[in-house]
Formats: sequence, C-alpha cells, structure tokens
Amino acid sequence: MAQRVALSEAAAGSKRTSRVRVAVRLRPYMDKQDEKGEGPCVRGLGPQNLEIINWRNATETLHYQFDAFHGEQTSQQEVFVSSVKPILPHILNGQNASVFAYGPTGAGKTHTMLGSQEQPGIIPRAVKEVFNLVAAQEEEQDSWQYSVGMSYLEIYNEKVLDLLSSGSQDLPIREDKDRNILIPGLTDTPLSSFSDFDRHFIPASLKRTTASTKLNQRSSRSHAVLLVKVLKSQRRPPHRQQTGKLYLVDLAGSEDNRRTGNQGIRLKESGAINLSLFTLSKVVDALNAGAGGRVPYRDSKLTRLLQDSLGGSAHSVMITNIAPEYSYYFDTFTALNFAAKSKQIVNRPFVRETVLAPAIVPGKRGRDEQEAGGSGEPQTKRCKEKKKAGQPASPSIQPHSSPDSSVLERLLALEKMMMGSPEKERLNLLKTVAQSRKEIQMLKEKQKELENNASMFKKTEVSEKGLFKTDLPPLHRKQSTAKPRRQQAVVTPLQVSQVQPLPCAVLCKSSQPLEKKKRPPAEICEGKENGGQDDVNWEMRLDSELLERSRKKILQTLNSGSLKELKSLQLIGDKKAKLIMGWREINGVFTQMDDLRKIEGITAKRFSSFIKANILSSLGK
Ligand SMILES: Nc1ncnc2c1ncn2[C@@H]1O[C@H](COP(=O)(O)OP(=O)(O)OP(=O)(O)O)[C@@H](O)[C@H]1O
Repeated sequence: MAQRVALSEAAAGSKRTSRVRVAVRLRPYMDKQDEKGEGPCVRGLGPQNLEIINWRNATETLHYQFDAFHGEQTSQQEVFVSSVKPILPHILNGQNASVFAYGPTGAGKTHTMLGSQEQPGIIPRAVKEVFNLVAAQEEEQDSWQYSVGMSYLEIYNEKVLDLLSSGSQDLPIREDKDRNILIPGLTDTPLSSFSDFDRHFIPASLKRTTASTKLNQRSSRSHAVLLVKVLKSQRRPPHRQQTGKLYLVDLAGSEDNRRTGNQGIRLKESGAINLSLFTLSKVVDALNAGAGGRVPYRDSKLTRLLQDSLGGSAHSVMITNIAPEYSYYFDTFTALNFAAKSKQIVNRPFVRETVLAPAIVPGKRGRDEQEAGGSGEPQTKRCKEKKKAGQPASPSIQPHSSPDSSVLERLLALEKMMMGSPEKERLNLLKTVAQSRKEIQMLKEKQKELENNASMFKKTEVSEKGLFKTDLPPLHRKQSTAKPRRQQAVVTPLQVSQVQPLPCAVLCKSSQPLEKKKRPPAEICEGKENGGQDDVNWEMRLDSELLERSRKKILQTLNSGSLKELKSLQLIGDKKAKLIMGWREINGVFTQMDDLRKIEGITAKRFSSFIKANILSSLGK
C-alpha cells in the first residue's frame, strides 16, 4: 500500500536551507510614467547591488544588496536561470518550492511571472523545466514514477476562487496534520505535457480579475497562485509516495490610491490587496524576529496559503519588481525595505549604507546639510566612506531637491515610529507619509519656481551693484553683496518663499534710513524687470500704513470677492478669476498675498506686477 511521507519528514532527510532568496528586478524606464521628466531614481550597481536616492538627503543614495539584482536589460531567460531554475529540482524530492513576485502596481510582476508570447515569463519556463526534470529522472532510473498536476486560483477581495472551474465560490483553506496547506474542492488537473498545461492555463489566466487603473492599463486586482504538484510514487513495495509542490505566485501590486486614483470597487479591491500585503510583511517580520513567536499566517488568505512556502520547509524565491521612475520613488523604497526584511529571515541582514551621489547640483549641498538632517553625519565622514566604498559615479541618477525641513522632520519621525508601531498605527502612519509625499511634491514645484527667481535675482543684483554702492547705506549693501558669495547655495529658495510681504512702504520721510526698508531679493529682481529703477523703489515712496491697508483690501477681495469683484482687480481676467475661485474652493483662504503664486500661470513676475498695479490703483496713483 502506498505510504504518504510527510513533507516535514522528507525535508528532515535533507539538510534544510529554507531561507528566502530575494532578487530584485528593475523594469525599464518608461517615459510615459515620468511626466515631469525627472529621470530615474534607482539604478543597479552590479549583479547583487543597487542604489536609490535617499529621500532624507537628495545628495546621497541608499545602497542595498540582495541575492540577485536583475537590471533593466536582463532578459526573461536570465531571470529564470539565475533565480528560479536552481530551486525546481527540490519538488521532485517531495519538497515545496515557491516563487512569488512582489512590488508596486505597474512595476512588472505579471511581466516577470507570465510574460508574453514573445517573452515568456517564469511560469511557462518553470512548468516546462518541471517536465524536463521529470523526463530526465524517468530516463535515469525506473524505480519511481512521476505524475504532474496543476491547480490555479486567485485571491480576490479575500476570497479564494478556483480559476480552473467556472462560477467558483470562495473556497476554504485547511491544514492537515502534517501542516500541509490544502484547499478542499480546488480543481486538481492532471497534466501529461507542457502543451497540456498551456491548454488549461491560458484560458484560466484570462479569468483572472484585472482592471485598468491610472497606473496600469491591465492591473491585476487579485493574487494569482499557480500550484504545480509533482507526485512521486515508488513502483515497488513499500510504494512510498512523495508530493512536491511548486507555488508560482503573481501578487497584486501594492497600491497608493492617491496615485492610482482608485474609487468605488477599485478602492475596495485595493484595500484588500494592501491589507493582505501588509499581513505578508507582518509574517515576514515575525519570521524575522524568530524565537518561536506567533506568525500571523491566518490574518489573511494570502499568508495562510503561503504558509508552507515562507519560512517553512519550502525553498522560496521572492522577486521584488521595482520601477525606476521618480514617481514610483516611495513605492520602490518601501518595496526594497520589505524585500530587505525578507532577507533577514535567515539572519543575513542586508547591507545598507549611505554613499555620496556624485552628480550634485551646485549649491544643493549646503542647504541639504542644513535642512535635511538625514544621516546627521558630517560631510567629511561621508566623503571618507565614499572613497572607501569606491563607488562609481552615477550620472544617470538625478539628485532631486530636498523637501522642506519640516516635512523631512515629519518623515524621519514617522519612519522611526513605523519601525516599532503596532499594525493599526502603522496603517495610519502610512497614510500620513502619503500626505507628506504630496506636500513634498508641492514644495518641489514651488522650489523650482523660486530657484528660477533666485538666479534671476543674482543677475540683477550684479548689474545693480553700482546702485547699491551709491544709494544705499552700508548695512543694506553688506546684506546685498553677501548673498552672491554664497552662490553655491544660491539664494535658498525656501528662504525666499518664507519672506513675508513687505511690512512697510513709506511715503518717504526723508529722515528715515533706507536700511530699515528691508526688501526680499525676489522683489528687487521683479521690480527691475517691471520697468527700471523707479519700479524698484515704488513701495518705498508709499506710506506704510496705506500700503498695509491696501494689501489687506486686496487680500479680502481675493478671499471673498465674487467673480466680478475678482475681475475688477488689476491684471486679473476671467480665466485667472475663475482659477482663484477654484483655488479657494479647494484650499480655503489665501493667508497671505504670496499664496496667489500657487495659482497656475501666476509667476513671480506676474505676481509682482499684480501687487504693484493693484496697490497703486487702490491708492489712486
Ligand atoms: N522587464 C520588462 N521589460 C519590458 N517591459 C516591461 C518589463 N516589466 C514590465 N514591463 C511592462 O510594464 C507594464 C506594467 O507591467 P506589469 O503589468 O507586469 O506590472 P504589474 O507589476 O504586474 O502591475 P499590477 O500589479 O498592476 O498588475 C507592462 O506594459 C509590461 O509589459
């Protein structure tokens, strides 16, 4: 009589190496995913290493090491041969193996697992290889016979659905006494050859739930799990049997719904996807912590199903798919950290270090160091480390402007908290991080605009040096000439943005010293462009009280004026008036006149002209 050998026993027979191998695959850069033309934020450094820009300090990169790194040029065959093929022989020895693709939506998981007719992915290649191995075994010895079967299911909205049967209901997941995971009622189709597999698999894959999201036209809305079982039976007594299982899992992508624009049913799907992936990360955490603590496999169908593939007797490979575009930055960063955690399951921590990115925009360094507070290390130390690491230049990575220090501080604090927070809190924190990302994006846009202003100011200031020398008293001159020497740091845009509207203009009492009339550099610059020296000084000739009153009045109109009233403002036409009303609807009130610059089309120059025209007009000048 056939005797079933428990997996654990089978595994015990061999020296178990059950660590999860982690490979990272970077999909090719896609223009359409990078509307802002920001370039890539991640790149490979070698067959196991990659680097990504450090959000805490845009002049640094974070360096990761994995079992394998597959760059943009890596073919499907190469990924298969290096990361998957080596584990397949185990399933002919009654052991389990699993391959799962993890990563943000649109990063290439389905391409990696399924591929296309022209570029078949891991699934067809692995199944073909299983048949090759079986054929080779049968040729080599005839004491065992093999039979291959398949099951195919998806986990959609926390329901287990059989893709090989039509009208499938949610199926239960059970565990037998040997801790094998079973799904009663799941179709188990015997396969005689690879073409037999294709015949069943292709129509079943079409049943998988996909939908178009903003980030991926054909986004997988479920986790798809293909199970290939190899039953090995002894031809002669005692007719022992061994079953090896190969799980090939195409996980649904982790999703940031601010970017996917998901609503309604898509949002619900996305919630289920994110929750199960979150549970997956908790399982990884628990395995990582070791010491026999509770591993929350049962908290989601996905982890329950993968129970005998992760941290158990299985030989597992996780392929983390990432995308190079800057718009994917935080998804990529999170995915890499998740993948890195998985590596720690076997107590082999990933190597993570900071290195200097060589392509540094002149002037960024100074501010980054002041504001980012990132690693908090002095520059000299970082330079030494860089030399030691011997990192090559990375011209293809664009350093990006650092966000405002307050946002960075929040992100740093959040990151710290997330490391040790319970699940619910972490979810909330993740939401807050997403909000901070939005703020960073806005700040980056503002910074870009302000950087332009700053460089314009520099030019103007040089040409106006004569004016400062002759017209202004020493203090003012000193302030004005000191800045350009900090040219490397330019006039730091965020400082410019923080400059408040001018506090006082004067209907010039001749006795009042000029140095009291501090003016932000951007306005000097704009003033000049708006019509020469007279324009530069127009505010100084006005009484400060009148000026203030007139500013308040304009602000009031901006905040509560009707369309008609807005149009009555100087330089505000129908389109701008509507934009102002739209802005108010979304953001509430303008707290200061400078807020007007957040409106599309209101450049620094236009803003300056707007202020002048309206103040002068309200004063009847
Ligand atoms: N290595 C690659 N080479 C060429 N094209 C790729 C590669 N990886 C991904 N792509 C393309 O990128 C797009 C998105 O990939 P894919 O659908 O595989 O992403 P996904 O991670 O499975 O997304 P989702 O989770 O939303 O299903 C597809 O058009 C795919 O063909």
